[in-house]
Amino acid sequence: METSEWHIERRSSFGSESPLAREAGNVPETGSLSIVVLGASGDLAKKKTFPALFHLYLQGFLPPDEVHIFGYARTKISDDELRNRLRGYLVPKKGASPQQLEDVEKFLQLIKYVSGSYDSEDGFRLLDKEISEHEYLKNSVEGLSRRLFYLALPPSVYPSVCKMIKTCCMNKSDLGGWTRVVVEKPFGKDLESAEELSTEIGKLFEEPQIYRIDHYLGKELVQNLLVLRFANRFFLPLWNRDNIDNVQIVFREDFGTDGRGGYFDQYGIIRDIIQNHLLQVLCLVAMEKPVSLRPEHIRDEKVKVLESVLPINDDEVVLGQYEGYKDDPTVPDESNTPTFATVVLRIHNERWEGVPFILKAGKALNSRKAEIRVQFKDVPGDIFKCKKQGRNECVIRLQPSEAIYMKLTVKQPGLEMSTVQSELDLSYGQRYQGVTIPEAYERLILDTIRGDQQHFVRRDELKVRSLHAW
Ligand SMILES: NC(=O)C1=CN([C@@H]2O[C@H](COP(=O)(O)OP(=O)(O)OC[C@H]3O[C@@H](n4cnc5c(N)ncnc54)[C@H](OP(=O)(O)O)[C@@H]3O)[C@@H](O)[C@H]2O)C=CC1
Ligand SMILES: O=C1O[C@H](COP(=O)(O)O)[C@@H](O)[C@H](O)[C@H]1O
Repeated sequence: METSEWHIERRSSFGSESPLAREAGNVPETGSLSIVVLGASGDLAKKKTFPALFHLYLQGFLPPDEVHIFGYARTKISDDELRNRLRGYLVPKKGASPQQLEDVEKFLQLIKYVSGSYDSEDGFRLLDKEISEHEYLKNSVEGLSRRLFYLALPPSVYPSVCKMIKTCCMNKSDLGGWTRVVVEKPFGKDLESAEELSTEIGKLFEEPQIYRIDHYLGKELVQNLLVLRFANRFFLPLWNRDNIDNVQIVFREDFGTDGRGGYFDQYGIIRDIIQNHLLQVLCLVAMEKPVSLRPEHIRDEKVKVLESVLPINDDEVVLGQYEGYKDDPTVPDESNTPTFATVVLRIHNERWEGVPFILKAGKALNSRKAEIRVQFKDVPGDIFKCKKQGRNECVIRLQPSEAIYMKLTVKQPGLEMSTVQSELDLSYGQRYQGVTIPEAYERLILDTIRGDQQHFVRRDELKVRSLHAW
């Protein structure tokens, strides 16, 4: 998160009062809100979860008279020690103004830390007591009580943590409210473990209470895919096997395991990136138009795409491991876990038969980029002999520097009749100057508070994804 670029703004156009939010069935709520970050001592919590909460706070989405934030983990630290750990991730790196420093301090004062284990009731009873005290104070005005539990934890502890939440920490207000649980990826390792995890959590919570987060669904240009495809007449007739030659969905990172080798080695690049982030993107690129913007309608269409994906051919998979991967002391010396993979997926339906979807992901490469490249077929009966210059392409760059550009052939300006490839370029940095694009986690946490599951993974979606035996 670029902390040097924050600005305070109430985003009424993104708010739950907007027509799109109404269409998606969101109803604004008020009343006490307790946000509990479990695994508060960890990497994700400090780098993503707390900074996202801070940005929501700055924009007025977490009013201090309603909201309290609780960190929970086993590490024995005080409230102030947790605040000290987080401060460096909230204060702008390039120097902060007195106002910015004051904002950080006010936000940090909303955070309380509770230490306890993940599988015994003592810690969770204590947590519940702290939350209830907060609710008691806030409910003197409102009455509604909302509890959001964010599991920034390894999946191995999800079942016991969910059991503890269910036993000790559910919303108790008889005046209304809710309890919701956000779970991070990876949701298991294969079909069996994913189903086991889903079954265990499903016994404790109803599907509308469970938010399976895939942060790629919160990225600006991933959220733009539906608009781009279904609100533009240009694309409607072209987006199919008659016109598109292939689709490439690419993720590259210019750093390696970066201290997370222990986790990464158990999962590999396919489970870490392709099976979740890139498949979500594929679904949005390939799905049919949903009946409406209601989360269930969108997720129904995504599931249909996944159900139409054919088993992968072994000869359409390339795996690799970067040099130096095993130098990480948390990676076993004999590890053959892939850090790079290319996989070709084929969708067996009327729209996409014969069009390869090439998914590529790699860590420790020479640059950081995530993009979708839709390559069109050659123009039939080409009178300009311009084939050598390259095909039409629509590129959607998710990061860095969000952009959508179309590669087209035009006449080379001048006296001669020759052709050249050029671009229609919508670079967000230029077109939307001064607009801060929200971080994915920021947007998704706001969705969980609003009860909007559109950008979260549904249980059956997870099952079909896992079926592909990655
Ligand atoms: N870090 C990232 O960039 C991303 C992470 N994720 C997902 O988010 C979740 C959390 O990730 P991350 O923060 O990196 O993980 P960490 O390894 O930092 O773990 C988070 C916290 O969980 C506790 N913990 C760690 N290992 C165990 C264990 N074996 N048993 C019980 N508790 C444990 C520790 O807290 P304590 O000991 O104090 O209790 C730790 O501070 C994971 O599911 C991960 O896949 C998803 C996207 C990106
Ligand atoms: O989920 C994960 O994503 C990050 C990449 O996220 P991005 O938003 O920076 O593209 C990746 O580094 C990590 O390995 C993976 O677990």
